[in-house]
Amino acid sequence: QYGYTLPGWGRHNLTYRIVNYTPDMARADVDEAIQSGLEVWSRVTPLTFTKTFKGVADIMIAFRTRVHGRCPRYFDGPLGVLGHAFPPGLGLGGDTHFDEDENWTKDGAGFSLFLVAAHEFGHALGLSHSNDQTALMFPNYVSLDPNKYPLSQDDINGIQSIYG
Ligand SMILES: O=C1CC=C(NS(=O)(=O)c2ccc(-c3ccccc3)cc2)CC1=O
Ligand SMILES: [Ca+2]
Ligand SMILES: [Zn+2]
Repeated sequence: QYGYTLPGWGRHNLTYRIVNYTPDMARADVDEAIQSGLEVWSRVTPLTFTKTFKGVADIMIAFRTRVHGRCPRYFDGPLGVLGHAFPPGLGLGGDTHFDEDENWTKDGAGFSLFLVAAHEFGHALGLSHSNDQTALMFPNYVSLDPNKYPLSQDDINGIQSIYG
């Protein structure tokens, strides 16, 4: 009421599209990392994510470098910023970009695409950063074992306050 807008999408069924793939990883591994990054959030909310292969999806996912397209945010070459995502909304809203100048990996060396994706999707769903060291939405990348990286209670509280 009175112009108060909820920070979320206002609906639970969202679509996503992987617009292009990084040459650092097998396509199947990219698909899996993205799907797992989304599942981190759908497991604790009523959110569903449907993959589309053409046209415009809510969450358009792409690997980009430096100045790219009409995106108002730029990448900075290797290291530094790894990715960025826009909060829920039309057009650029929800879109998530990964810096192709990074070494994306499924495990071990480089940066875990799954971990960074899970973090960025938190933004694409309306979350901001957490000051809880153990939170997925903590501003600094922590290279923990991606498979054991659970959401912290802070992450769960945050996402359920929007989509609970
Ligand atoms: O809003 C911002 C601003 C700065 C960012 N820096 S980043 O791309 O290097 C980044 C930092 C931390 C993470 C991360 C944090 C916790 C767990 C997993 C990844 C992901 C990306 C990422 C980001 O989403
Ligand atoms: Ca970078
Ligand atoms: Zn972030």
